[in-house]
Parts: sequence; structure tokens; C-alpha cells
Amino acid sequence: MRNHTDLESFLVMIQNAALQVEGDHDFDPKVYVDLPLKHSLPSTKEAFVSLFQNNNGEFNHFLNEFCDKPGSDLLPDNLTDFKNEPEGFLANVTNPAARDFALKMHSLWWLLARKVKERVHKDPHQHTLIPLPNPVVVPGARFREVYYWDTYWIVRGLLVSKLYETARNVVENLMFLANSFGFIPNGARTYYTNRSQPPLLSEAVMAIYHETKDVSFVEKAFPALLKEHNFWCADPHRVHIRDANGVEHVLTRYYAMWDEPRPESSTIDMQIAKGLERHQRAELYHHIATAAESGWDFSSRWMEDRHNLKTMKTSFILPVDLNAFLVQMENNIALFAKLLGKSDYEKHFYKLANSRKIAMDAILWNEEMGQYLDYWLVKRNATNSAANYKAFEVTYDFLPEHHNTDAYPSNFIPLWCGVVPPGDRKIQKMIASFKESGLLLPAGITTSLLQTGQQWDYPNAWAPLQHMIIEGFALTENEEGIALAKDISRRWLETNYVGYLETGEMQEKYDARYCGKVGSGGEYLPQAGFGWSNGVVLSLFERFGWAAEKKLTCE
Ligand SMILES: OC[C@H]1O[C@H](O[C@H]2O[C@H](CO)[C@@H](O)[C@H](O)[C@H]2O)[C@H](O)[C@@H](O)[C@@H]1O
Repeated sequence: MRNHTDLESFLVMIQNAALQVEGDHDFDPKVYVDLPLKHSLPSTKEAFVSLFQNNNGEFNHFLNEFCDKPGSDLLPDNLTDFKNEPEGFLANVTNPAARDFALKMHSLWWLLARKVKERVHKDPHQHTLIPLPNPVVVPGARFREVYYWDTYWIVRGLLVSKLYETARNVVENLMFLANSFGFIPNGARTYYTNRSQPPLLSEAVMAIYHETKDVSFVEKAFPALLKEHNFWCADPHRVHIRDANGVEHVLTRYYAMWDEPRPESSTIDMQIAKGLERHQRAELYHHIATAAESGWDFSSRWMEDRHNLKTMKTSFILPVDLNAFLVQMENNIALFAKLLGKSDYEKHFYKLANSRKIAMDAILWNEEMGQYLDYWLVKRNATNSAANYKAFEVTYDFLPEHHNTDAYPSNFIPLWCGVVPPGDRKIQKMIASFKESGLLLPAGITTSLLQTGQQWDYPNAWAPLQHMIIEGFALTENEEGIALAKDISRRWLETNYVGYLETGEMQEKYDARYCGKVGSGGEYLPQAGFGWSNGVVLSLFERFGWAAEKKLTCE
């Protein structure tokens, strides 16, 4: 397990103090662990202690005197490769309103592109921000730093915007992180180095190679990819499991190297764990951080009781999406090895991808449902389960009743990752199964059918999920699959198009436009303007053009 840095421990203390002072209304704990220190940590600590000991100061006065504003350790980047309307930009989007919308999305990169200030490189111990060597593109809003899996969709959008140099820069930052830590942390903050996020570096490198055919870029990425692959395939992520015929397989789970409250959400995690015994709290904190590694924080996918965060058991689950991402990574590394003339690696990685596909078919595929399903290593709903999350030398035995049969888009992500190639007999079953799943709603694909109040559940329609499912169905080369891909794309682009144009009263107008078909609470907040949504909007435009050429309608 990893430990807090001294700065993180101190800022978590500030976070707790801020909660006491400000109360929990609109309280964002992340603000406090993002504070850059103006002076050294020892002198800042001293000032803080004297503030409380003597009770002669104000909390806000302390913050102003000793801390800079969150996010002030980054500067806007000057995007030297940006052009207002680059040559060849979305040549297939001719409808003027749609083109105007796409150009607005394109111009939003200005808001999200930053560079790390020199002082962070000089005094890294005064910042939780990791000093990345190249300019960065952040998701936006309260996410002022690079995020691992967000970067993939950001890169897809940057490539549509012909920002090739920026795209390379942000992927090189990920390589830098992999080479420095042996894996890519959740985000570029020291407090995110206790876990990773869904592994999409190889696919980001592939996207850039696809556009530029630059083999030297692939060569640069190769060592980082090997490191990252090793991270996901070793303990504690690796899981041994015997299938129904007694054949042993190796699959992968999410597993955070952490069993304390997440520093960026410490006050929230402590609240969730309230009332538990000390050892139960440590285990819950571990499963919470592990859910953050999955990118799905939080979701009924990870809970024994789907509505109770206290029952999270994330690292006892073999997730479909993670294993599909790893098949994709193994195939990509094999292809890169081929390009680089490394035939031993090529053979080795194709073999790994093939073994993992076999394992996914044996353990995660559910023939009756026509979907891949997450697999619970422990019996779900087993209160006080005796299983030890720190035991690695275990070989599990497959039990069909341990499949999670709830509907999630992640069950269909193998289509995007090359696990189910065109022509595979599973494709028709997966298309039918998706159509019956209830996941497709007027505004796009919902994250689940369960209304738990968690952000990775019904009815939120997250950009990356739309993208992976749409591209997955498009890749099937099946007529029905391609039609489905176009339909989902149209629904989700309209969601964002309408929402974006109606800024100001965006939410109400959006709901009215959709004749109340969309969730009653206005849950489908269009996400245009957020890093990954920008990337997804632009790349869907590029793939499908604009399907709703005329007028947006409600029927
Ligand atoms: O601050 C709480 C959590 O925030 C992040 O998660 C969410 O935003 C990320 C950035 O867009 C996204 O990658 C993730 O999928 C979202 O759930 C962060 O990644 C978490 O680790 C963090 O605890």
C-alpha cells in the first residue's frame, strides 16, 4: 500500500478544518488538496498550528497568506498548432448549424489547454500537482489536472481538430508518468498515485499512429507500454480462476494500493465509513479507491447491495471492460512490435491477447443473455464475507451464479476492443441483447437501469460510454450493428447540440424540447464543453457526419 506524502497529510488536515469552518453545504473537499503552498511545508504547518493554538487568526486569512488558489499552478497554453478552421476540418459536416456547433467545440480546446508553471518544477514539494513536461489538456470544471482515461477521448478530439502536436504532447505526458511510476496514475496529482484508471494508453498511441503514420512515436511509446502492461498483469491486479472444465485462466481486476480515505474526498469517504469497525473501514476505503481506478466512481456494479455504498467490494470483481481493454492493449502492443520489427514481442503479445480472449469467453461470456458479464469472485450479498482482499495466492473456481446479470454498457465494450471480431457468431446475439437491454434512451445510452443516485448509474449518459458502444457496433461490419451505431450517435449528438445552443437556461429548455421523454429531474445534462465530451462530439461528427440534417424533433 502507498502512504500519504507529508503535503497530502497536511492538506487533508486543512480540508477537515475547512469543513468545520464552512459547513458541508456545497463543500468540495478536492479544493483543499489542490492548494499550492506559497512557502515551504514546515513554515506553513507552523503558521497553521499557531492559528489554531492561539485561536487568533481566521481560517480564510491563513489560506490567503499561505496558499495560492487551486489551479493557479497551471497557465493557459498558447496552442501553437491551433487554427480557427483547419484545412479539411470535418469535411463531411456541411449543414451550417451543425458546422457552427462543431467549430464551437473545436474552439473550446483553448479553455482546456494549460501548461505547468515553472515553480511547480522548481518546488514540487509545495504542490500536489505532478510537474508534467509537456502542455496538458484537462477535463475542465473541478478537474484542473490531467486524467488518464479522459486523455484518450481528448486525444481523439484533438486529432479531429488537427492539433497533432498537442495530441502527441499529451500522450507523451502519459508515457512520462508510466516511465516514472511504472503505471499511469488516475490523474496527475500525487494523491492519485495510489491507483490507475482504465488503461487506454495503447489506444491513444494507436489513434496518433493512425493519423500520422509516425513510427518513431510508436518507438518512443513502446517501453512505457511494456511497463504499463506489466502493472496490470502482476499482483495485485492478476487473478487466477478455474473454469467449469477445470482449466485455469488469468484475468485482471481493478485494485487500488490504498486503504485510507481518498485524499481528494477524505471527508466524504469518512462519512461513508461512519459506524464501521477500524478493519472494516480500511477495507471499505480500499474498495472505494478501487472503484475510482475503474473510472466508474461510483456505481451499483461494485456494490453487494446495489444501493448501499458501504457494501462496495470492487476488488472482488472481474470487470468485463478492464479485461477487454487489456485484450486491446495486447493486440496493439503486438501490432506496434511488428511495426518496430520486434517479432518476439509480436508473437508473445498476440498469444497473451488470445489467452485473455479465451479466458473472457470461459468466465465472462453468458450465452443465454448474449452479453459478457462482470464476475463476482465472492458470493454477492454475503454479509461479513470472510474473503481477504489482501490474499493473492488464491485460485478461484467459476460458479455461473456469480455473474452480475444487471444491464451495463460495459458488457458490450468487448465489441470496441477487438474481442469479438467481425463475423463472430456472438455479434448478432449481442446486438439483439443490447436492443432488449433497455439501456438505449432518447438521449443516448444510460449507464445502468438502476437509479441509485450514483453518477455511474441511471440515467447518466457519459460520453466515453456512448463512444465505445457506438464505435463497437460500427466495427461489427454488421448492417444492423452499423444502423444501431448511427442511431445512438444521432441521439447523443442531439442531446449535446440542443443543450449547448440553449446555454443559460440550457437544462429546462433541453427537457422541454424532448417533450418530457428524458428523466424528470433533467438528469441528462448535456456535457459539451467537458474535455472527453468535446472529443467524443468531434469524433462522432467525423465518423457519421450529422445525421439530423433538418430539424430536431420529439417524435
Ligand atoms: O473527485 C472525485 C473523483 O473524481 C474523478 O472521477 C470522475 O471524474 C474523472 C475526470 O473526468 C473521470 O475520469 C472519472 O471517471 C469520474 O468518475 C476521479 O477520477 C476520481 O478518482 C476521484 O476520486
